[in-house]
Parts: sequence; structure tokens; C-alpha cells
Amino acid sequence: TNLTIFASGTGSNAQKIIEYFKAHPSISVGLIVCNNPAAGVLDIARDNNIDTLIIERNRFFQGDAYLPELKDTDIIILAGFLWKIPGALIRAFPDKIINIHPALLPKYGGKGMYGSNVHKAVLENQEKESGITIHLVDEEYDHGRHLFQAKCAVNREDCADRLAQRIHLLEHKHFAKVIEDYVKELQATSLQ
Ligand SMILES: N[C@@H]1O[C@H](COP(=O)(O)O)[C@@H](O)[C@H]1O
Repeated sequence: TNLTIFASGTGSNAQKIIEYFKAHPSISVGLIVCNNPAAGVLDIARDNNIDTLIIERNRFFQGDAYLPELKDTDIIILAGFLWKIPGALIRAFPDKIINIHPALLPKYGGKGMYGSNVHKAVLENQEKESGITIHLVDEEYDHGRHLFQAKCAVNREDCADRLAQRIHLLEHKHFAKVIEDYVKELQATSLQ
């Protein structure tokens, strides 16, 4: 099974996923798609000899959504990708696009709810807990079927950065395994 990771930033989740599947080679990361030429994830790709594709907005939204370049992709992983996925791509990969969101959806999701914005909102609302949601991507922001959630406490003295660090630990611990389990589920259903 060939994964393509879409990312816009540091790439810590991409790093963990690449490492995990080096030890579980039935699944591999064949391509990293990025919409930010300065993103740290591009260094991670280079260090792991993984091809990269830097995309531009017009072709992604008004063009062919880079479908030709994704012909060898089985599943798309969104790991901190900040653009909404166009309908053409969702229809080309039905139930085969997986996103990670740094909060307990359906709360703290939707347009503009990404990165530190999420953690600031959680703190402002004095939530006692937060967490991660790994879900399938459909045409609505942060809306598709949940594959997995994990929780962590929110402490009174937390700031957005400290909460983000705790959330990252949860993401790094669970994301790759959830992907692996979903691939097994897809393989099982395709055999029925
Ligand atoms: N959507 C969010 O964007 C962040 C990406 O972090 P990284 O993988 O680039 O370090 C993660 O917290 C993810 O939940």
C-alpha cells in the first residue's frame, strides 16, 4: 500500500509515520506533497529519500488537482495540510483520505480551526480535556467518519504551546497505527 502525505509545516507527524512504516514495510510512504516551499517536511522527505511535489493553488483548486501525479497513490494522509481538499480529489479517493485534527471533534473544528488557534480556543473555554481526532475526509471541514480519538488533560497553567506539545505526543503515538489498522480494514472489506 502506497501512502502520499500532504503537509504544510514542520512535518513531525510525517517523520513518525515514515519511521513506523520502515519497520512495517507492507505500507510505505512514496510521496510528500507540500504547498509551502519553506516547510520543514521537505527536509524530512529529502533525508528519507522520498519524492516531493510542491503544488500551486490554481492548479490544485481550478485544475486537475494533481491527479496525474497521484496515480501511484493508494491512500492520502493529511498531516498538517492547511488547504481544504477539493471535491475532485475526494471523489478520486473515496474513503481513502485520512486527516488528523488536534482536538476532540466535532468541537473545535471547521474553517480557521488549525494549529494554535485550536489550543487557544480550548484554553479560553476552560476545557478540562482535549485530544486528537483521526478521521476520513469528506466535502466538509473536519467532518468525516472518526477512525480514532485520544484524550489528554488540560491543566490550569497550560499555555497554547504547552498544550500543543502534549497533543503532538498523542499524535506521534497513534497516527501510524491507526493508518495501518484502516488499511487492514480496507483490505478485509475488499475481500468480501
Ligand atoms: N493539523 C495539525 O497540524 C499539526 C502538524 O504538525 P506537524 O506534523 O507538521 O509537526 C498537527 O498538530 C496536526 O494535528
